[in-house]
Amino acid sequence: MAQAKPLQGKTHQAKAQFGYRRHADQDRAGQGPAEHPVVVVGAGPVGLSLAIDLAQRGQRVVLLDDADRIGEGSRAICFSKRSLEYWDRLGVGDRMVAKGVVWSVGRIFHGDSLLYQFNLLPEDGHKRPAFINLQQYYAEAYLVDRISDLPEIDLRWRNKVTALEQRNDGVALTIETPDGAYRLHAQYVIACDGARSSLRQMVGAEFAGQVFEDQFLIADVKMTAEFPTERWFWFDPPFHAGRSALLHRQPDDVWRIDLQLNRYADPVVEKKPENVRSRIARMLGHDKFEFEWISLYKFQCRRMDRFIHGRVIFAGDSAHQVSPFGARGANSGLEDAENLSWKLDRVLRGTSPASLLESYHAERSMAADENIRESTRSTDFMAPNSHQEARLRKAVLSLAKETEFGKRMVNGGRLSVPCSYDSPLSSPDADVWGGGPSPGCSMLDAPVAEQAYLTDAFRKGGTDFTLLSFSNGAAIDVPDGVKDVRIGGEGGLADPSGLVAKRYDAAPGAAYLLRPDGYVAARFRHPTRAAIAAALSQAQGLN
Ligand SMILES: O=C(O)CCc1cccc(O)c1
Repeated sequence: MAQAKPLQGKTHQAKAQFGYRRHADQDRAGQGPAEHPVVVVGAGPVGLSLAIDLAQRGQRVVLLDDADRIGEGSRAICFSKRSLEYWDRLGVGDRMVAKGVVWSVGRIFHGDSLLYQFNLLPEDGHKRPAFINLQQYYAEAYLVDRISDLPEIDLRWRNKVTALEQRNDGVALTIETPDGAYRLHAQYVIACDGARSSLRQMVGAEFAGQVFEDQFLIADVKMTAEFPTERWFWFDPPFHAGRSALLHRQPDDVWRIDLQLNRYADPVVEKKPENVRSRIARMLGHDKFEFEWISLYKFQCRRMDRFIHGRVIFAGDSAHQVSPFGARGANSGLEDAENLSWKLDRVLRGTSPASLLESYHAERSMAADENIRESTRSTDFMAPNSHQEARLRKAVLSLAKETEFGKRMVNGGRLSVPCSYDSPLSSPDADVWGGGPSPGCSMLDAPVAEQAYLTDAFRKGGTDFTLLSFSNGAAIDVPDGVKDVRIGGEGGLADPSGLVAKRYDAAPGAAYLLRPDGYVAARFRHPTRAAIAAALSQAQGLN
């Protein structure tokens, strides 16, 4: 594994650099290209996480990146509870949370007054917080470190895919390196190569959606400040009249500031540090800060029509893009990775048919549509497209001063939560439930002991299909290969606060069948072996 060399942290500079290494696959004269089960293209948070997940499932992965560094400017900063739970399963959650700043409260201001505040996780009894803020370069560095524990992953820097050719049984790739080009074959290629994905172009895929004309200035500034660790969002603040602004704290006294600019602003002028400085000084009331990163964006909300093109599968920004408001970009990419990994593992092992991968497209394109819908609504509310939309917004902001329903209509970004799937892998409820996660929803966390949580029990020994059961004293016949997590009864886990039963609306005897990505496949008030087996085969794509 190449050792990371830390670089100086200046504006627009990378945080760690890795060495290019020649690989034996480049020296196969006369033998034909090397064959690999999976090639992941792109060592950003999504590609790195997917590679780790596949490796933990025992798959060999080649991970290619055209750069030799991470952290070319910070991008994603807000990582959701669901992403942290995923990173727990990949063995990096503690490190992310230890470095990140934890938050759950947001405040929305109009002018100079507070309109309302919200708490994204008001209840106790969860291992992970609603969100942490962490610079993307830290997240990537911790994932790269984790990869050094996993010999299954062969991470190759400065390996740029320049051509691909679909075959019946896989994909042939041409890869450019500092030593020249070489070829390799993969059964599956996973494109995690970001919004400007060159693999997307190589498969000739459409990428349709909406481009927003307003521009946003994004800056990471280093300063000591007393703002609380909360998300602050302003409509029409005194320091930036007629536009919106967003403030987030990050580790190391770095603050992310997003300022909406008008659509006619000249990007070259706006990006000049002296101009950014005066805007931010107006916001903060002082100019005692240093820049770590400055960028100017126009946002797009769009997705590929299909996430699967032959043997090339797209995940993260290569497949779908949203505006940053709502923190749905990186978090949904990580959900893509978790959704795809267990399915691809089963297909490669031959324990599920290749058609199981279709459910990746079905589920994750549904999630992309939801994210695009939410993100478009937020962006339209922040930057109205017409005189009528602007009048509506003015009326809503005025109503919000006085009424609860007005507050609910204000849209300063709805933050990422896991999508619920209307999925071919789910078995519909046959019993009556008054609550709890229904089939197609993500599992919920709850304490099972002092400092131990259901999500810990779920991941212990590797994430696989799991039967979460609530003991009534009778033994449940758990199918082969399904992990058993039992609440109550002899040898079972405790439910000290009663929150497991409450959150799952479970009486003794009930059971939930969880997929390896922590989604509910089916649930039963009175499980039978036959019903569990049928739901399991449905969820494994065997029906
Ligand atoms: O708080 C939000 O809605 C998202 C914050 C965010 C995420 C990624 C980039 C960025 O500039 C802001």
